[in-house]
Amino acid sequence: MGTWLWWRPRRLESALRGQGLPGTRYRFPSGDLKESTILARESRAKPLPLSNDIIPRVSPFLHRIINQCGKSCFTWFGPIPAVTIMNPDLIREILSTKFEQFEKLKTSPLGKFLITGLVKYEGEKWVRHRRIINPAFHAEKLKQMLPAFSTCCSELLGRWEKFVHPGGTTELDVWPEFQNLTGDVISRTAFGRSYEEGRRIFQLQMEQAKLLILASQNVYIPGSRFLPTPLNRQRKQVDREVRFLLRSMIEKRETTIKSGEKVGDDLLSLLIESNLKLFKEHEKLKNGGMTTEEVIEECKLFYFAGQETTNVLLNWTIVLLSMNPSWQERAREEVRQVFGENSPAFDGLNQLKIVNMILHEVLRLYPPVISLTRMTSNNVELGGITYPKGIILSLPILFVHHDTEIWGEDAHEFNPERFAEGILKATKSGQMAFFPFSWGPRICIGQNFAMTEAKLCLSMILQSFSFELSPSYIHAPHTVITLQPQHGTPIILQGSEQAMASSEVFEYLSSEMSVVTATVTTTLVLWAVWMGTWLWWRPRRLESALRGQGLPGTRYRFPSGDLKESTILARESRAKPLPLSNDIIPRVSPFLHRIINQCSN
Ligand code: HEM
Repeated sequence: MGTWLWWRPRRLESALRGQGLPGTRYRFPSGDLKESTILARESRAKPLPLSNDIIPRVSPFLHRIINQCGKSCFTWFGPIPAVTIMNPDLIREILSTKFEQFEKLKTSPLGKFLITGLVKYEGEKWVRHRRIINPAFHAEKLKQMLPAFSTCCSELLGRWEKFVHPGGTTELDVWPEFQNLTGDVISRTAFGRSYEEGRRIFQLQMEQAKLLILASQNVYIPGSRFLPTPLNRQRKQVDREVRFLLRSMIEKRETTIKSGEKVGDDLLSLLIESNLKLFKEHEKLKNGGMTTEEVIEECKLFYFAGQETTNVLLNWTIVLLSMNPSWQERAREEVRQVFGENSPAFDGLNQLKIVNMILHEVLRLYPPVISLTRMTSNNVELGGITYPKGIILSLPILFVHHDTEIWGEDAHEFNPERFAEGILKATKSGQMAFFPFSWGPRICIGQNFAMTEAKLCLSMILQSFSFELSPSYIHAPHTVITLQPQHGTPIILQGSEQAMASSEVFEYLSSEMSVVTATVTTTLVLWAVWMGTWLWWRPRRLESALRGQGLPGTRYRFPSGDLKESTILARESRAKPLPLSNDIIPRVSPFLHRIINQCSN
């Protein structure tokens, strides 16, 4: 322990400082953990203004250190130094050309309940698993999965339509909505006909994540996971049920495939087929394919890796399109041009240029995974510095994506136009610096899956609704593994009639008059529609929501509510002075005084 917590950190610190790398001083025994936890807690208590300059809130400690020490610096992850690498060329070296010289960080024993499989393996095992899983994510397989994506999105929109009265609006928190959608998508695409069991696994995995978050709020004591505490028992029970469900599905599927019967195009069947093929090719080799237990781990990983990340992408897309209504309109226009009112088809999704630019810009400003970490497995030379074995290299996607030297002074602005000529030309510096899905051989295997899902879902939403942020929305991005909205994402959803009104009115008018007149008239019509919603439907909806819960009050009077009556009463009471008494409320606030008297009787 003395070596691990005292001598080793000292030796590594002097090796780094000796090469001119600045950083925080090692504090025995937990490094920068205490300070970074305090800063994170403080920043979580304060929401942000509606701005994309989110780093000081999301990653306050690293933000402070980079400001003090510069972009190349080191901090302490417990007794291990973590060097921040912000140079995109060096990041590419780490993730691509020299990727074999780095290891993934070991997951804590508790984390293994959730994060296992491909994402954690190294060396030969990783190569074998990646080879088996890859075919399941090929473009033609994704095309076959599109109906499953569509079914899930249609169910979501069907539910939303029930909330919104025709031509009206409703307030809705899209965060849990997208959480269910992306869970459903994985359940359907991964397990096809066994979708219901898939759904159950999704629920259990969510429960497992909650239990792990609960456990992580206490200091982890090695071996404590074996103690028979209620939390440990619950965690093991959930894990047993997940494994049981997966094992029985896998065994049934293997039997069907071996008997030559046709199985669906879901991820599980594709994975088992690919696995059995490899087993046949390497019959004599012991480690030809994956064992049932390994297939179980990969299925669990699909939920973890594929659900929360895509949920986050959809969530911030809705936030940014609400903050930038002109881009929302441009995207809707494009979707209508490509698909009209029809259900989006796979080939059409590839024609969506504006939507693609928007999703890239969302992934740049709000990358679901904000940072990648690697560990040096030996001494490695990078950019003129030799990093000793056992150092963490932190590749902060969020910081690189917001770097003004790379993206220009408008780095924090939402400007999808920067991606108009592709990812390579998006930066001011001409450097390739966009890597929300990582780079190199270990790039996200589900990248196209996620982008297809996001494009399809966004297209279907735009076809049916328009949206804006609710007044109750609080801008508070924070990380719980992924970059999430701390207080959810309530939006005001407007039904399709109004969503379509703008473009239909514009189309009709521009055929009748000049574009300028059409634009002005469209704006006026839209303004009238908006005013109608704001002054008529919204007050009615809110009034019935309050009365429905037994709250008494005055009736809404169009358009100014109680303003007229309260002004008259105020004027009348001001005309009359009071006797020398402290009973001043009837004079100071005559309207509220009257209403409180009426409604409490
Ligand atoms: C917007 C959505 C997504 C984002 C931003 C994302 C991001 C990433 C990133 C950054 C990595 C690299 C992690 C590392 O090397 O430390 C990764 C790996 C991975 N992702 Fe995704 N991901 C997304 C969606 C998905 C989906 C939908 C799936 C599967 C259904 C998936 C499955 C995986 C797997 C299996 C790996 C490990 C690959 C390997 O190590 O070979 N991801 N993802």
